[in-house]
Amino acid sequence: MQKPPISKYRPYPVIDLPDRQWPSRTIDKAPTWCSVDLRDGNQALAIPMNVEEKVELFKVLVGIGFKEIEVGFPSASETEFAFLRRLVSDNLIPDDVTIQVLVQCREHLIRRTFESLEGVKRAIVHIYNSTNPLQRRVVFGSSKEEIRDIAVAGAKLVKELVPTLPDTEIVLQYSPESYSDTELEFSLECCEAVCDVWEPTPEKKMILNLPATVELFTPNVHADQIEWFCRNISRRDSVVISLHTHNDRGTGVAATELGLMAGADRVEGTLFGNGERTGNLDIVIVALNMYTQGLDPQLDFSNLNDVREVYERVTKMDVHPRSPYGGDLVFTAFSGSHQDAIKKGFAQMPEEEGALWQVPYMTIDPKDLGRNYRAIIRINSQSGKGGVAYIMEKEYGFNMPKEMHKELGKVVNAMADQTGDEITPEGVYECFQNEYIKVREPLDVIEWRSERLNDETVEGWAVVRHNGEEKNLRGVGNGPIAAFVDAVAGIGYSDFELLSYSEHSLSKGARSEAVSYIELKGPTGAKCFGAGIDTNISLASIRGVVSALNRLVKA
Ligand SMILES: CC(=O)SCCNC(=O)CCNC(=O)[C@H](O)C(C)(C)COP(=O)(O)OP(=O)(O)OC[C@H]1O[C@@H](n2cnc3c(N)ncnc32)[C@H](O)[C@@H]1OP(=O)(O)O
Ligand SMILES: CC(C)C(=O)C(=O)O
Repeated sequence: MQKPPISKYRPYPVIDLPDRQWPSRTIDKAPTWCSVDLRDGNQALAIPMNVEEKVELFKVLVGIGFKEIEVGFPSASETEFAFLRRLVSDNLIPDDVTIQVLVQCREHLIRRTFESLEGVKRAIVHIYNSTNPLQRRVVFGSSKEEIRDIAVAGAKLVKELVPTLPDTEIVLQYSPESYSDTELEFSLECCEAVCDVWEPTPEKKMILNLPATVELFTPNVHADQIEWFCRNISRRDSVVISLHTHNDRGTGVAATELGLMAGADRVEGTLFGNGERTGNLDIVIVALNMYTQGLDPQLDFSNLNDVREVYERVTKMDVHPRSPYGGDLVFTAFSGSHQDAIKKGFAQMPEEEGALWQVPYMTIDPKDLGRNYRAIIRINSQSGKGGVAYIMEKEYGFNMPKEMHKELGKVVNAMADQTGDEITPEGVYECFQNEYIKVREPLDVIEWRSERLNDETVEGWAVVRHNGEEKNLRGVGNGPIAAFVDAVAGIGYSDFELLSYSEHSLSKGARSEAVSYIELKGPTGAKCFGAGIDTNISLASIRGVVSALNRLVKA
């Protein structure tokens, strides 16, 4: 990098709009969305989609609810042309969906584009030319007037060709490409000139698309540019103002949102932000951002995983694990305090459908996107007891007493620390099994039988293995646990106190089993839990006592 003074780059000029209105506006309705996945997204792929892949993605876009879909650049290649013909021949364009085609302002390309539209009911013909000073100089070697005339010639030719498709309603869209980098007055001049040719009316509008072809500055400048244009275009009621942002500075979403506040009506973008360089605007994000504000985005992402599966397969692009809403890790907490808060948030969410979503760290209910809760909490050495308890509960159905969370949390944390790895839910369960269930030394219970003698007394008989030796024991108490405690006193386990006991059935798993949790206090004052599982509830509690005794001995 150049050391200061930096001469290689310069700041972009700010816009003089002291009475700008957009900062105090909010977004209160969904814009008209236009997917450009099949065009801008496609043109940025190393291996562009073939016809079958485009058909598959087109159907997904229709399913999401896009009413405007840029299907390609039909004059660019046989594949692009064939795809549009396929949409027509297989009658794949629903009546309420308008397809859009892009073309440069060049005669042979515009004519070819019209050929591709035969049989389409309604189409947006999108013409563009670069208008910014750099491209005027290095690409076109043309004056402003000559650049404006390219656009005018393109618009005239489109108008002239409209009668060749009498059954097709044609809407004109014009993009002063690189609007973001063009003098505002000059972009306006080109757009006004195209409007003069097309003569839009409030009943028959045309679309003026103002692309941030390359994102060059902060989103507020983009908003200023859009507000300035909306205020200055002469036929505001006859034109739809459209945004088309890219993401070179990583703020395409913000630029679009501020652009909507600045008065735009329409948004072009792609799923997961696929597109040239750093990508186009990610429509999933903007739409779901609206949804999280209680606004109907008019796009349905209730099966985001399915959308993503098709997207990744046909584009051969990956959705980044941290991509908002769609990424693998966006609903996952590894760290203890996040897990604790999420677990508590879930526990306190009212059950009724439509209850206000209030789970800490989660802006949206993953279920609204068809995503499950499985990966919300994942365990590594940054995790805490709450996360471990959550896994035990959600994955395996164990509602451990709160005081026990600490114990198991410590064991799992030590394992994660030692391995340096993530501990899968299976790993957490294995820890639980090893720590509580498979502890059969020095004491193990082989058989247990009890009988209630009267209201106050239960008698119990146990066959136990103690330090490898089998023993028959007998005890009495006011319940089975007390009888067992009395029985094991005979082999030296007398100096402990039963602090708590709880049990529940295990709904998950093939057999219907019960689990008991027993907390004991040993002679040194040390406390520890035990857990027992059995199909017989009474035996489950005895196993819980044995588990706690063995752990107390070990401690
Ligand atoms: C910002 C965007 O995303 S714009 C969309 C970009 N998408 C694509 O380019 C994908 C599809 N494009 C293609 O397949 C090809 O580029 C085609 C078929 C459109 C044109 O192919 P070719 O004519 O062989 O080549 P190429 O694109 O290099 O043409 C460049 C010429 O077009 C001119 N040109 C470029 N854009 C435009 C435009 N919008 N309007 C008029 N002329 C243009 C250039 O000035 C250049 O002119 P020159 O030959 O006099 O120097
Ligand atoms: C053709 C235009 C709209 C474009 O893709 C861009 O400027 O990025």
